[in-house]
Amino acid sequence: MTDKNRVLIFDTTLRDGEQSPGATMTHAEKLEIAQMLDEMGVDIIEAGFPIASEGDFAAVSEIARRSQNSVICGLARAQFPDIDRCWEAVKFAKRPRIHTFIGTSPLHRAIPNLDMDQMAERIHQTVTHARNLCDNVQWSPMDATRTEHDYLCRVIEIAIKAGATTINIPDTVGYTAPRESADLIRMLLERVPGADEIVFATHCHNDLGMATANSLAAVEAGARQIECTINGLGERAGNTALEEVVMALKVRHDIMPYDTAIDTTKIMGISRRVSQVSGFAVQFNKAIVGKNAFLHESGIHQDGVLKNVETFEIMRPADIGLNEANIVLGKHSGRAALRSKLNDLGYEVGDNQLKDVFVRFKALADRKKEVYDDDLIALMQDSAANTDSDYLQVKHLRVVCGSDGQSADLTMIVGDEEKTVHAEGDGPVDACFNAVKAIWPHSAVLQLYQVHAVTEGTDAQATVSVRMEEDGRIATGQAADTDTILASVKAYVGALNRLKVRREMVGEGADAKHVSMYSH
Ligand SMILES: CC(=O)SCCNC(=O)CCNC(=O)[C@H](O)C(C)(C)COP(=O)(O)OP(=O)(O)OC[C@H]1O[C@@H](n2cnc3c(N)ncnc32)[C@H](O)[C@@H]1OP(=O)(O)O
Ligand SMILES: CC(C)C(=O)C(=O)O
Ligand SMILES: [Mg+2]
Repeated sequence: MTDKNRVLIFDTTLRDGEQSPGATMTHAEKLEIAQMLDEMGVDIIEAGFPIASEGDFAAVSEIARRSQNSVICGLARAQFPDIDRCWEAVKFAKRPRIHTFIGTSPLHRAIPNLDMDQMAERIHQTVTHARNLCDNVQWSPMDATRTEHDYLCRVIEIAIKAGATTINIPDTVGYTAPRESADLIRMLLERVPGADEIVFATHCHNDLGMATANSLAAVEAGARQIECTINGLGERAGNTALEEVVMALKVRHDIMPYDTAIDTTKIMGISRRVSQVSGFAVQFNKAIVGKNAFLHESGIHQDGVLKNVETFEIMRPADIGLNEANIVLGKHSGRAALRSKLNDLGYEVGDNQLKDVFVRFKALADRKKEVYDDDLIALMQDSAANTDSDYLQVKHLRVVCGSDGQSADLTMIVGDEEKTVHAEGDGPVDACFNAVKAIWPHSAVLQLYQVHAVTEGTDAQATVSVRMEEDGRIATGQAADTDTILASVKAYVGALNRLKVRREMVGEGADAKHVSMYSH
């Protein structure tokens, strides 16, 4: 490594990430993810644990064969058979690496029942063996952050002398804190002979939510390799998230002047793919890649962002390859955001119309969690179709339905008059239409009645279309509402309004043909 400020990104999504309970990926999925990692500029891909299973061996071998730029690494315990099997898999790579490890803390030394000297000897033998096979060897003292400093210095020196080219310092159980993480790397750089000739890596787990902070602190202290995973996948609470450390180094380059080779515009794509193949949904408020990470819902934020995006955004969505709108409309949105969104959808609204639409929009947003583009289009169509100046207007509707029968209590404005009726019917819609007939008797026949959901979810708006025929004249009506029955009545009444207008026009000598509520 020539540039002293260059930080290597070591991705272990396919090894530690796959250790997340339930995150197992298929062979084909692993190959696909490895290719994406290679293409986005990951320096080292830990592709698996070759001795763990035939499947892991096959995946690591195939990833090694297909690798283009990244170093391909496999994990091995401090045992010759593990190391041999690892080499058998990674040797196909243009740039192979063997990563061997053993737990060095008191708790972990007790597992294989080795005393300090026996373990030191095992480290010497296994790292030497690995180095005889491969000139790129990484060694990890597992649970380094809970290992006695003197012993840690001693075994790292042994590993370096045996040929390790990278020394990884795992915070295996996510126990360390940022200052401690930095102090540890500084201490090792000062005390271990030969430390300046190898790369120190940091491998943090997120048990206390400090993995990203710990990794960055280690880098500031001299570590030059960060081990991480896409979406922070990994054992228990996961590993350091690649997207977090990479974007932190990019956005705060002013205070952390370290560079990676990652093409950050590929972050969103790989995050989504890893989420799909692992079956691990990304939490909505996850830094960088969460669904809400770049969304603004409240009016004051939206107004600020529309005036100057930097008011509420420290990075651009495009920096991580996200090209979707950053404004989401909901109950906290204001007029500025609504107007901007309507403009995007092709609607030019004047101040008065905006006032009217805004009232309807807020009423809808109170009933729906999120107002999608299609909801707005339906709302605009509804506003165009059913206005306060219509002769017939639905004022109030109460429907009873269920196994004991269906009825509707409907109040409508008819001209200047308010009328209320109670009607029954064969189903709630029929009861409502009978109520309309009772208030506004007509001979028009319903020719078509169609309902469709505008967006997904049980709170979705329904758009209802009706077509009616009276004395050879045809009129259509359409309405949208989260209440399907109300939308049905409004569409029905809308068509009746059109027929009434049509009748009057014919009375004035106009030609009776097809009349629609909409010009389009
Ligand atoms: C912090 C980490 O992420 S470490 C990596 C963890 N990942 C995995 O374990 C996933 C893959 N693992 C596996 O598929 C299996 O555990 C295997 C194939 C590696 C081993 O399976 P088994 O032989 O049945 O052993 P088992 O899993 O029950 O126990 C682990 C053994 O490895 C030993 N061991 C654990 N780590 C090391 C090490 N770094 N070096 C040497 N031996 C080790 C343990 O002492 C234990 O040995 P024992 O069987 O003599 O008691
Ligand atoms: C194998 C090692 C590096 C590991 O994953 C850990 O200690 O967390
Ligand atoms: Mg780990």
